[in-house]
Amino acid sequence: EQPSAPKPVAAPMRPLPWGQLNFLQTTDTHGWHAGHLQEPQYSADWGDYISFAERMHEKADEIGVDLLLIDTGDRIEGNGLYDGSSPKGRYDYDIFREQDIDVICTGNHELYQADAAAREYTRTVPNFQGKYLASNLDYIKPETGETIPMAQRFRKFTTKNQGIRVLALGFLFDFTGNANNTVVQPVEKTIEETWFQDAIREDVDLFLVIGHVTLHGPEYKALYRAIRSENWDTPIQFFGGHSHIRDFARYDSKAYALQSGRYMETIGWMSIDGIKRKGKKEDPKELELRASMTFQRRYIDNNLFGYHYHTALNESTFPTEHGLNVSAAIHKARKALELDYLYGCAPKDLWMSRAPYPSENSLFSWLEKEVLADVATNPERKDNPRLVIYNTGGMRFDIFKGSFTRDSTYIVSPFTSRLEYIKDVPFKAANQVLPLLNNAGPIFEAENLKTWQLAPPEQLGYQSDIIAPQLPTQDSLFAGPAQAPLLQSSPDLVPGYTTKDDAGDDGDDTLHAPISFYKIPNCIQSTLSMPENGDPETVDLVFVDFIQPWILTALRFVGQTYNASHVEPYREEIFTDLLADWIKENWKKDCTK
Ligand SMILES: O=c1ccn([C@@H]2O[C@H](COP(=O)(O)O)[C@@H](O)[C@H]2O)c(=O)[nH]1
Repeated sequence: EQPSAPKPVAAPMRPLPWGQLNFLQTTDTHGWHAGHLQEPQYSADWGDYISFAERMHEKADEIGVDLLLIDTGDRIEGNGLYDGSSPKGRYDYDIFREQDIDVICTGNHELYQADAAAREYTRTVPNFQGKYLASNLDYIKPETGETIPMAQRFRKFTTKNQGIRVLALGFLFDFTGNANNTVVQPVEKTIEETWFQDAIREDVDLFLVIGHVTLHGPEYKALYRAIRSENWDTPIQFFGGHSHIRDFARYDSKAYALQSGRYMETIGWMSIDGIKRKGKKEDPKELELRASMTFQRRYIDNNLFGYHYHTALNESTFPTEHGLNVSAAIHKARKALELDYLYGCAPKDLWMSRAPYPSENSLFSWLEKEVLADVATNPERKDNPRLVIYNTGGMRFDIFKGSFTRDSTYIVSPFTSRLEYIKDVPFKAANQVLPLLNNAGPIFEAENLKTWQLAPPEQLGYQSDIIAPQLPTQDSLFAGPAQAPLLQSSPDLVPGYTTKDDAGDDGDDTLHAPISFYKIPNCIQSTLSMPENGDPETVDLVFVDFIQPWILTALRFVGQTYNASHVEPYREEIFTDLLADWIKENWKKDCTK
């Protein structure tokens, strides 16, 4: 772990079930390869994860089973280790490549910006040569304009210890926001291609589908159907990502899917037993033992307490030299990038979804009332009434009371977005835009725009608010059956994930006290420089550039025929820099003293 990382807190644990074939999965790490430096339960870094994987490989070899490592994309954007350098990822790509990943694919974040997509092609694909799969993704070579597969479409291999024959595929969901040097083919179209149809007819013991794809979305449904239609009995293991949640799905008794959260908080564990090795002469005793198939999952909290527990090692026996070297490289990179440089001191916790919006502890209330109200001002038009709209997905993480560093800035706001505007929009029309963005999904569908894409991805995983029960008081512990649910949350448990999935509620490796999750709107709005009495005739409609397509569609719906040519820059600086300047100015206190 990093020298400044807080020590993990001991907690009740569930062990990892082992099978013939086992997996460790990362997804949506978004550059958090230094681990969480303000949260003890997620404080292990990429070097620790390397030690963990190496120790688990030793154990797998010892007991004669297999372990494969998976990463399902969105490795970049969201942390100073990637975003804080120029060019971005100057250190992060070299750190990431140190993990020995067996099957890896692309996320949407690798493709938003043309330079990031180019780095994916020139750095990550060669770093994981033969393991990087791009079943529905092409790259357009800048030198020739030629469209070529980003990486190989599939991989067929046999596992080291068990001799299980695997056919692996690697997908990205039907993403449309990619830069113009890549082509994402809709999954349904890829399924029709000859290479795919041939691949799913290969004689293998298991299909492995990895993807930056949510487990319950249309893409995996289609892939499951396609593979199952040709292979009625072959096990299929899916790994997904994108929505930042812990999730496990059962498609049928031999087809399951795992998704391991976000931001290096969670390492996914999957174990499969009872795989029939069609190409191998089986020992009848072993066959009998493994008569029925089992698919078991765990969500591992990324910290050293858990890593020691799962490997039965300790502080001195756990780390490998390789892991320690990578942790040292991360520390060196963080120093070179001055990520601990203090910008200010956050006066309180500000939550994305742990506090309701609006409220005193809502990050979005703070953004709306304090930050936008200040930074969304163009000196030349400062007296013009204006509505300023920001999509909640543009903010990526909570702010904890205390030190706010250069790193925190990228953690909260990693994107290179700017504020832009349309001048003199009739107020009556402009005033309808926010409610449409928040409530009128179907009107955007015709333009192939999805309003849920405006909100943080975590929102996809929750249908309604989850309000965590108050920790029990001594009195309530003895209050009888009506209090039964409360009895489950002991005051000693650390707050954290309490996942419910298709297999029940015993997936988390660490027993946690639950955390509240409040739904938030897709967008928020600051209303600035309004006349004291009555409504203005017109306003400047200011918004963050990412949401321009949605804004233009909403305006068209209310009868205003604006197009991209009417949109002008409102502030020159990227929003992240405006935010950093606001913090330096308004949260000046040094709380390290
Ligand atoms: O420039 C951007 C890019 C993305 N967003 C928001 O992020 C999500 C996608 O997040 P994932 O990590 O890929 O799940 C997108 O839907 C937007 O809400 C943004 O605001 N600005």
